[in-house]
Amino acid sequence: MKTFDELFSQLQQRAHSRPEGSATVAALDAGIHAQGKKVLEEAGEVWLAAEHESDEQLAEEASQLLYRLQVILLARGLSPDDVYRYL
Ligand SMILES: N=c1c2ncn([C@@H]3O[C@H](COP(=O)(O)OP(=O)(O)OP(=O)(O)O)[C@@H](O)[C@H]3O)c2ncn1[C@@H]1O[C@H](COP(=O)(O)O)[C@@H](O)[C@H]1O
Repeated sequence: MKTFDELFSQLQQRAHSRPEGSATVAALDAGIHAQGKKVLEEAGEVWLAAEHESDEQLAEEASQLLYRLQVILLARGLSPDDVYRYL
């Protein structure tokens, strides 16, 4: 288990060291357009899970949306702190 900030630090390290097999490296290499589609896809899955699925499935879909949001922030050179100042 990890916090939002811990996950973001891990993704920054992946972007820096580019280990083979990293989902994050692949997602970053796919570009902003593909990353945006993933954000939308996962947001839709959160909606469907909230309306029709179990609490566990909703939590899992939410984790994937948070991951995809982190990837797109990282790709644009932003960090969670850039978001927190609006919360
Ligand atoms: N939390 C996640 C995470 N959530 C989702 N995903 C990716 O999203 C995929 C699931 O998304 P989809 O439902 O769209 O499935 P898919 O379309 O079959 O997958 P893709 O073809 O798009 O990869 C997973 O297979 C992962 O590739 C994640 N990939 C990585 N992380 C975490 O990110 C960190 C770094 O991971 P690596 O970059 O892989 O080392 C680790 O802590 C991981 O646990």
